[in-house]
Amino acid sequence: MKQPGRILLVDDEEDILVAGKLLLKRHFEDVEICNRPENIPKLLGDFDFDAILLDMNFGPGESSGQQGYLWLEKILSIEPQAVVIMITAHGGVDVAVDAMKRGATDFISKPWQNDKVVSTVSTAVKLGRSRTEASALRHTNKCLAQLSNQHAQPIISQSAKMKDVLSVVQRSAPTDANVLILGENGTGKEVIARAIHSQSQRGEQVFITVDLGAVSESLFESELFGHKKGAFTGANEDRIGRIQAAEGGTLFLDEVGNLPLHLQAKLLAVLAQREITPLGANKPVPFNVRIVAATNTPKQTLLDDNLFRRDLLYRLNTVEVTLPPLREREEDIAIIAEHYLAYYSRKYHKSELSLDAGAIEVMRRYQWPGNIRELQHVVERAVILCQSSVLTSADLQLAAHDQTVSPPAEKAPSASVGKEPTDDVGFNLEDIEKQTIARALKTYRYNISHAAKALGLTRAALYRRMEKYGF
Ligand SMILES: Nc1ncnc2c1ncn2[C@@H]1O[C@H](COP(=O)(O)OP(=O)(O)OP(=O)(O)O)[C@@H](O)[C@H]1O
Repeated sequence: MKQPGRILLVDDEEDILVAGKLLLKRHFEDVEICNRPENIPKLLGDFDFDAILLDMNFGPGESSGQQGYLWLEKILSIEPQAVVIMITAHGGVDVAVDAMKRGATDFISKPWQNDKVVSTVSTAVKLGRSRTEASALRHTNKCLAQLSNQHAQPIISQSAKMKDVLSVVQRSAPTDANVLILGENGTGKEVIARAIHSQSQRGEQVFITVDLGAVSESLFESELFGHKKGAFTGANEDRIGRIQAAEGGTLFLDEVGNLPLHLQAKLLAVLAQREITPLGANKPVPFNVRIVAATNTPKQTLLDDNLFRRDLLYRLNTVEVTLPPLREREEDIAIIAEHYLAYYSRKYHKSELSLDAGAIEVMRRYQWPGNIRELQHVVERAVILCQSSVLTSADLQLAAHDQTVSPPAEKAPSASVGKEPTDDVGFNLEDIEKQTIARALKTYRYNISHAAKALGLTRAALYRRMEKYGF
């Protein structure tokens, strides 16, 4: 059976070209020949060759190999990944070695032995194809990096507290230090993590997120470290983990505070050794990734040895950033609201909208348990439903919400949760679902992990429903 591969044979002797083509055609899918090296650039433009066989001497009496060097250089300048095998005159080993120093992959000497030619070209074709694959992979990675970096979102703020945060971000971003971002749900931890990445020297590389609150225990290792085909039932092919996928870039470990203790130990070992062993593999693979982690778990809880490993905390928090809740940065509320007002007016094709003084005042007084995410959704809902171009406090529908300040609950407050969902909404399943989600969010003070758990959903599934119902 013929081996896949396209080969170019360049020689000025017709006999060599004919014999070479006949021989190679029996073993490889596609063979082009060329008797004038001046045609090489055009051929390289027209075809992708897996291997090129290039004579060292062109013209009668030539034996210095100089022309071979020149054409080798030309080929590599056009196609730096090209795999070139030099064809030397009998005994011209010194010349061949010199050519290899200049970038040739191998050589065969004339008169050649058929077996030797076929095996040399076969090896060269494999090398050529793996170089092509590697460069395609590099290209894909670059595209992925560009895509993952497109998510950069604006950080709207004017409060003194956020100024301090942004100053720490600016100073720590260019270093490779691990950063731990603390803050309630919706305060902008992921936005800050992306800002650290984009301001770092890895900014052009990938930013990979792993939501440790959503990864099941059984999938933790496979998700982070990857696996080999057959490592467990259902592992039908090799798969790289998120750590390897983030190679050269930043890995964002979201909701790290939700990780059970035994998985914290595994994560710590990997971060300390800076190498992973995919499931089913027997060799560790080193990695070069910057770690940024985030959690809504209060610092106090992270310092409880029964809940979080102190050694892991110290590995993650070389630099620590705490995002203040929105209620503590009152100066930011109006400008963030204006930002989303403009954004959603464009999105929903509404004419220019504005907020009246009453609406701004109500927003200032509201406690925003869901922080910026909640503000964003409140503005989106108001834009969709408003009937005039000036939005009032009524359009925000905040009056029905709890206005009292209280710190975010770690656990659900017991009994006093409110009415049964069906009391107000009849039997419409969607309405019941919406109201139940609203109750869960309120009960757990917009702690998405706890609300999702109480609802029996993953965080991702809850986020999807929040989008759907405009929370
Ligand atoms: N400073 C800001 N200006 C404008 N929008 C912001 C700002 N900070 C965050 N946001 C927006 O608020 C929403 C929530 O932000 P983000 O997802 O970063 O929060 P988080 O703290 O990571 O949330 P969670 O803990 O639930 O994962 C996003 O839509 C984000 O774009």
